[in-house]
Formats: sequence, C-alpha cells, structure tokens
Amino acid sequence: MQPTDQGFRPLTARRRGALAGRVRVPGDKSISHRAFLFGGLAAGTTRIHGLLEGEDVLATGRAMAAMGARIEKQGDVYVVDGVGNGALLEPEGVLDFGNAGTGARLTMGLVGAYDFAATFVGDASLSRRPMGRVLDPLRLMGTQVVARSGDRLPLSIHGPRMAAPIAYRVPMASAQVKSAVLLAGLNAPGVTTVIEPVATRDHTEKMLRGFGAAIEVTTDAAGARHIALEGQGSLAAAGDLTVPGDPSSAAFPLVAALIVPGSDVVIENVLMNPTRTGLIETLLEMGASIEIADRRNEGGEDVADLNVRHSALTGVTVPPERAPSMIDEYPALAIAASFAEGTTLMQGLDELRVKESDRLSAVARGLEANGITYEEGRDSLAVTGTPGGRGLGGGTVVTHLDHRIAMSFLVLGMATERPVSVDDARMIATSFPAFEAMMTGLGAAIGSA
Ligand SMILES: O=C(O)C1=C[C@@H](OP(=O)(O)O)[C@@H](O)[C@H](O)C1
Ligand SMILES: C=C(OP(=O)(O)O)C(=O)O
Repeated sequence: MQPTDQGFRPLTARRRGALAGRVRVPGDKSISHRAFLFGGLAAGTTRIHGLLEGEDVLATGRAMAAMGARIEKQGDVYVVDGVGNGALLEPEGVLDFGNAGTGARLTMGLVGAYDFAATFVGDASLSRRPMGRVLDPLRLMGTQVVARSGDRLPLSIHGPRMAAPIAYRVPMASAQVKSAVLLAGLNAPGVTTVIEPVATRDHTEKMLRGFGAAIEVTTDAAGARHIALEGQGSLAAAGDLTVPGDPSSAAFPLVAALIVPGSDVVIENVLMNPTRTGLIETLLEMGASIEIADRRNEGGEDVADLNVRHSALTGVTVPPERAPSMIDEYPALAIAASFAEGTTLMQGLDELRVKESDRLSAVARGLEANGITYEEGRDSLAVTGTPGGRGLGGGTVVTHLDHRIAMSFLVLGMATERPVSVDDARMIATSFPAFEAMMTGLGAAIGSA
C-alpha cells in the first residue's frame, strides 16, 4: 500500500448483510460535460438540472468560464449564459482538466478552430493519455500544436484564421474523437463530416441538434454512420436541460446488488440510451435479475428505474462489437464475473489500455491480488468466477488514479470472504462523489481500515 503521507486515501470494503433500498445515481458524466460545453457556447441562457458535480465536469465548466461563458449555481440548477457560436475568448490562463479525458479532448476540438492560443494541462493520469487522436484531425483543419512527445499533455494549440472543414473517418471506436471533430467543425465554414465505422455514444449529435445546429446523420451500406455538420451556424440556448442518471455510475450499485446475497435495490432514473446499455444487456444474459421499470422519456433520452436482486450468474462471451456501449463498465463486469459460474470472456478491449489507467492491466492485477482466476490477453480478459466468493478477497488493489478501478474493487470487497482494500480512493470524486455515502446507505461496509 502507498503511504498516506503522499496524499493517498486508502479505503477498505468488507462483507456485511444484504444491500437494500432505493437510490438515485448522479447525472450522466458525458451529458454533463456537453451541457457545459454547448450551454457555454450557445447564445442565451441554458438551465442545467441534475448536472453531475464531479471534478471532471466542474473542470469543463471552469474552462468554459475562462473563455467567456457565465456559469452560476442557483439552488440545484446551473445557469449558463453562453457566448454565441464563434465568439469564445482566448483563455488568459492554462486550462486544467485534472483527470478528465472527455473534458480535455472535447475542449481541444472546440477551441481548435479558433484563431487564438489555448494551453491544456492535467494530472499525472491525463498527462499519460494519447491526445494525437484528437490533434491529428485538428492538424488537418489547420491547427498548430506544440505538445510533449507522443502528443501528450501539457500541450498548446492555436487554430488557423479560417479552419478547413474536413471529412474524417475515426480510426478507433471513440465518441471523444468524433465529438472533438464535430466541435471543431462548428467554427469552420462549410460542412464537416465525421465517418464512424462503429457506432459510439451519440450524445454530441443529439445535443447539437437540440441546440439548433444543422446536423444530419446517415448510415451507409457498410453500416458506418456519416455525421455531417454545417459550420458557423448559430447555436441557440436549450432553455431547460435535464441530465439523466449515469449508467456508468449505476453499474456499481447494480453489480453490488447482484453479488451480495439477499440484496434488493432500486436504482432510479438511469439513462437507457441504447449506445450505453451494453452492461445491462450482458448481465441479463448472465442470468441477472434486473427489472427495467417505468421506462419513460425525459429531455429527449430514455430513462428507467432498475430493480436489481441478488442473482446466480453464469459466465458468457461478450462480443467485441458490444464494447463501445459498455466501454467504461468492463471493470464492474469483471467483478460480477468473479461470482459467476464458469468463465466470462470479454473481447475487443484495446481501448481499455488508454483510459485513466491501463484498465485491462489494472483489473487483472486487482483480480490476482484477490485470488480470482483470470487470463489477460492483448485485448481480452477472461474471468472465472467462484459463486459465493468463498476464499476470495484479502488483497490491496493499486488504482493508478482511476476512479472506476477504485469503485469496482470496493464493490468486490462487499461480497468476498475477506475484505478488499484500494490504495487510493480520491479519484472517485471525479465521477461519483456520493459513491461511499450511497453504498453505505444501502448497507455496505466501507471504511478507512
Ligand atoms: O464521449 C464521452 O463522453 C466518453 C467517451 C468514452 O471515451 P472514448 O471516446 O475514448 O471511447 C468514454 O470512455 C468516456 O468515459 C466518455
Ligand atoms: C474513461 C473515462 O473518462 P474520461 O475519458 O473522460 O477520463 C471514464 O469515466 O471511465
């Protein structure tokens, strides 16, 4: 374990009774980032309800404020007065995105077509992550870049006088890259097109349309999506915007309820956008008892309440094409798989290697530390479970500044025979500040020793 005098915050979860109760997870992180970005850009006032007040999202809010948006919290509502499309101001200081890949990459796209300089910094995790995937298309549009080797942070960009619209085929399944190119296209004359061979979360397209952008989505014979955006049009404030509950955060109480005997938990108001529901689909295939109740539409997105009960799970093979719809949920799925009968095989995981940590490796090391049988491939993970969790646990997991590794292994410790510790829980605040309180409220035992 790392010494606490380095600022680390170790945390331990141990088995106790069943989990029970109703909870509401915080607002979706992807939609919250975009609410600040588009609200801060569009002319007029956007009132954001249910925003995720995680550190990642607040960093995006600060960046937009540094470029001219006015953001004020009134009660539970964030009121954003935007500058108008094309009217961002050059930030005076550096833009610090902390741990947030989405905030950094989408903002790079947004300012990459402006004729001013912007400098991006972040924490040790973000400074290790590849930014070339966003900088490459920006270079094609005429953006100048000065970056640390390997296109890492810290870096500065300066857009051209007049950005060139491009047609760009996204080389990896990444909603962040798709979004960055579209955001740059907002300030380029003419039509910017993103071609997406594999569909990823569609929040940018949906929200841009909601803010009045001229955007068209078609699918070609090969199944690739073509997203065409007319640049330099006006964006109008959305009025009231409601952020649904984050399915990536819901994954933690969901998996915890499935693996802790006797549990019965309702998770309210979870986003059910089909580009985000891969984990639920997979758990249902494994035999999970998840009742999807009161499906409804709120603010243009499907949401539902999930009633989850402890279940006997069976291992399955998760196909690679499902990865984009559950990309952040594999660490949580690996924990569910640790309690399933047989082996769960997860494929097509190459993108997990460039998240807040190398998540494939971090999960594998965490499983190993807790006596769970696994096989780590170049882009795959196989986990063989022990129903009941007998003999499992007892390890300390290195989290590498990764919130999802911390939360996943704390969930593991709620059901294993021996407690599970994580070396540092600080990053949980980036996406789910209420995690500990919520899980404790359901009956989980989480503490500092
Ligand atoms: O666009 C987004 O909001 C996100 C896209 C995904 O990243 P990639 O685009 O790198 O797959 C995901 O992992 C991240 O948590 C949020
Ligand atoms: C990958 C994630 O976020 P980001 O890329 O925004 O850091 C995540 O939240 O799991």
